[in-house]
Amino acid sequence: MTKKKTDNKTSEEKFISAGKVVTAIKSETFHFTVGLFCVIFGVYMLLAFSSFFFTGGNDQSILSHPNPGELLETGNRIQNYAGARGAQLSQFLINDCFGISAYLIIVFLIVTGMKLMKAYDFKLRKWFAGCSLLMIWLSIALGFMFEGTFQDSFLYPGGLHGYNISLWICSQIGASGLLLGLLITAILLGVFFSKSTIQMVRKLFHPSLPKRKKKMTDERTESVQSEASQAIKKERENKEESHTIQEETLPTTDDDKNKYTEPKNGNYTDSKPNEIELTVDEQPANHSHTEDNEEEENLMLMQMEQEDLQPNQQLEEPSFEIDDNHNEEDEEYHGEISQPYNPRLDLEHYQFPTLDLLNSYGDHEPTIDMEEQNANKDRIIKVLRSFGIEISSIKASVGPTITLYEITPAEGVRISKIRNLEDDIALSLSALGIRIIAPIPGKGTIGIEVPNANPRIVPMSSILASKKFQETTFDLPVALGKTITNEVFMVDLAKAPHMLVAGATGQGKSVGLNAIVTSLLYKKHPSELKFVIIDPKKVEFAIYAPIEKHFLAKLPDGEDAIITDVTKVVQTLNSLCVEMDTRYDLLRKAGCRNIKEYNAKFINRQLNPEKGHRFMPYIVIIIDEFGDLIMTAGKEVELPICRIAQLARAVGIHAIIATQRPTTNIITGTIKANFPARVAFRVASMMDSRTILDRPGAQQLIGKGDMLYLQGNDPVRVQCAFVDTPEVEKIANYISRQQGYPTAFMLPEYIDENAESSTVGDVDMNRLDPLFEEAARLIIYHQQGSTSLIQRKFSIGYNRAGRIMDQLERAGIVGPANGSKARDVLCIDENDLEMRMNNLKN
Ligand SMILES: Nc1ncnc2c1ncn2[C@@H]1O[C@H](COP(=O)(O)OP(=O)(O)OP(=O)(O)O)[C@@H](O)[C@H]1O
Repeated sequence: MTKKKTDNKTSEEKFISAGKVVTAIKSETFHFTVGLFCVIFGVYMLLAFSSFFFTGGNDQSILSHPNPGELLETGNRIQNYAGARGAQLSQFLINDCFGISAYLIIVFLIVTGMKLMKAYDFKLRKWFAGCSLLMIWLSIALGFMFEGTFQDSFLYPGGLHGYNISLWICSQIGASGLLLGLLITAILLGVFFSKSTIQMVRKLFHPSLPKRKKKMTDERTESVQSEASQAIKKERENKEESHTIQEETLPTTDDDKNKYTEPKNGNYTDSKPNEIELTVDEQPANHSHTEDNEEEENLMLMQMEQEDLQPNQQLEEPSFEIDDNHNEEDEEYHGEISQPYNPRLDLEHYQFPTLDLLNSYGDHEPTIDMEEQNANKDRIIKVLRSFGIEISSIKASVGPTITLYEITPAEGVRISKIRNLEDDIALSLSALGIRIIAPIPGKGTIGIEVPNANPRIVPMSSILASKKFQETTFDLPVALGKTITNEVFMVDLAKAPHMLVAGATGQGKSVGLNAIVTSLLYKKHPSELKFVIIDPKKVEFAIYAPIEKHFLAKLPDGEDAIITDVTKVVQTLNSLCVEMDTRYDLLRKAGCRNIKEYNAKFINRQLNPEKGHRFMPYIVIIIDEFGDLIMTAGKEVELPICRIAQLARAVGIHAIIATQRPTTNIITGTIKANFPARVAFRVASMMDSRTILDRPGAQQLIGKGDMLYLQGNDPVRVQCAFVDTPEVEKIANYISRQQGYPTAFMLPEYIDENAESSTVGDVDMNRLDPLFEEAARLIIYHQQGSTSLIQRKFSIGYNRAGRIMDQLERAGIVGPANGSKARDVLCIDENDLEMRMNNLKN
């Protein structure tokens, strides 16, 4: 028996260590190192080959008859710049094998290296086939052409391979046969590299053919396009349907959640509940569960990496519709109009963070300590019995930090009796963190949650690698952790739509916020999501500063993208309100109800960017220490927050506010009414718990990421995923090392109406946009005050162009907005502008 166990263990260990090796081989560092080696070796071969042309003659005599051990000596007479080995390599690959075409080996080596280093995305199989075929063809062709010079020179242009093969073919089908063969294979090679070769050959035979063919092809393309667009339409409808179904099945009440967690309904085998029936004397089968998880996580790692290699795969959507109301300026779109707009195009090589940036925190898989479980069971039975409550069965679900004992009372025992004894039972079980749920919603059973003796960390990596996270269709997927039944717990922030996070200091709030940001960073491209981070404590969120040009939004004159100053907070929140209003305006003009519909229309080029339309990224506002802000700025902060919380959902602006002071003067009624999703970490008192969740419970949590998530009726107990600051730093650095936008996402300028009025000429020269003067010249040159003109000519976003136009208005260069028409230009020429600029400067 023991031997069998040991055998099992060793095979399990072997399996795990094999998995680790596989993961290491798949790791990015490994790929990068091998890639770099390939490139460097390619350069070395290039040096050797090139030097071979000048030094090959001399080296050949030494290489063919070296004195014993000569090549190993430091003072050998080899002249090749790449030394004796370089000379040998060149002699072998060029003269003995493929001739000059051996250079293609170097090409393939460098291409492979670039691909492994993820510098370029080449299709290796095609490159391999192309390089090999071309090398063989060239070698034979050169061998045939230079057959006569073979004996007279040290260099065999086609190599021995080319010489011998061409000689053999000639002996079989003659020189003319070989020539024809080379011609045919050249054409086939041409077709392999580019399909247009077929057209060229056809043209050779029949010069008038191409036009007819083109017409036919056009017709076919048209029908294929219409078929494709119909298919896409259909797919979209299907997607919408499945989305609605998903929405319906998304757990909102515990009742729903129970349905959701039923293994027969759940597709997610990695989140199989870890339940044991304690009345039946059975051993837990967690061993295979662990293996399943391991295997699936490895699979997920592989999938993630494959996705990483093709980051823009899902963007290849072909259909578009043309808007009827294009104006004359639309001519500029002809180049790209056949393609849907691709919001990721600016940063098309962006690579999503990889899972190896996160720690795995050792053995985090749930294991069951039967001794502990039986002791708890006995204690529960004893305590309940002492209150005169008999039970018929107990079922335990072992979570990462908590075990839920689901008790079915014996016949005749009333649940209300247990509910009345709740406090006494808790006192008798007297462990910190006991929570009684009587009854478990939708069931006739009672739940007792008891902390595990050995709580396990839920690493963020395990959550992000889970199938549930990987396959999510949520717009803003936030992976919070694992439930008591070991399911990955995720919410869609786009539906939440605003979240309140509270908990006493040191209970896991910051880790929770980092988990939220991290899960979004792993799923969203910089073009699709921007964060506004407000951090009055000044230290917690500084780690996100490096991703400013990828993921952060800030005020036009804001120096730091992480906002720490209270006056800036007020300005930023008001600016977000302006952004929200602008977005609503755009949605109204586009006839869309929400950001999703709007962006879909924009991608299909149904909205004209020249009319101010633009792709809208989601904006997630994170406010840490909300209590401090309310204390210092009060209504000034609360009002814009409430406006955003009431209205911003449809336009893709979502707020997450966190506080360690869950008191009613901070979490006011209005805030509570507008933040339906609440996360409570451990709090000091029942009062605090009531303030956050409208019910007790959070005071009984055990800390360290143990939390209650409430959205709707009943809170769910979740162990928050753990992501440490160094891990977040690694992710931020990984992102920041990649190409970003020129600046952070610029929020609209907010002009405080209570501050000095902004009359004409009232422009702060220190805060002018750097493009102000150039934009002014452009407007004067065209005598057309059009924001889209500025936007187009300087390739800047609508927000910034709009801001420049406001500044131009205040400087008296253009008149006020004129509906959808261009503004009047009040400056006649450059001299006039010069005068105005001088006036402004003085
Ligand atoms: N999900 C978690 N899993 C395991 N340990 C955790 C988790 N969350 C927090 N901890 C532990 O608790 C400590 C404090 O967490 P954290 O810094 O998030 O608390 P906090 O509530 O933000 O505190 P403060 O309000 O003072 O910033 C962490 O350093 C970590 O050791």
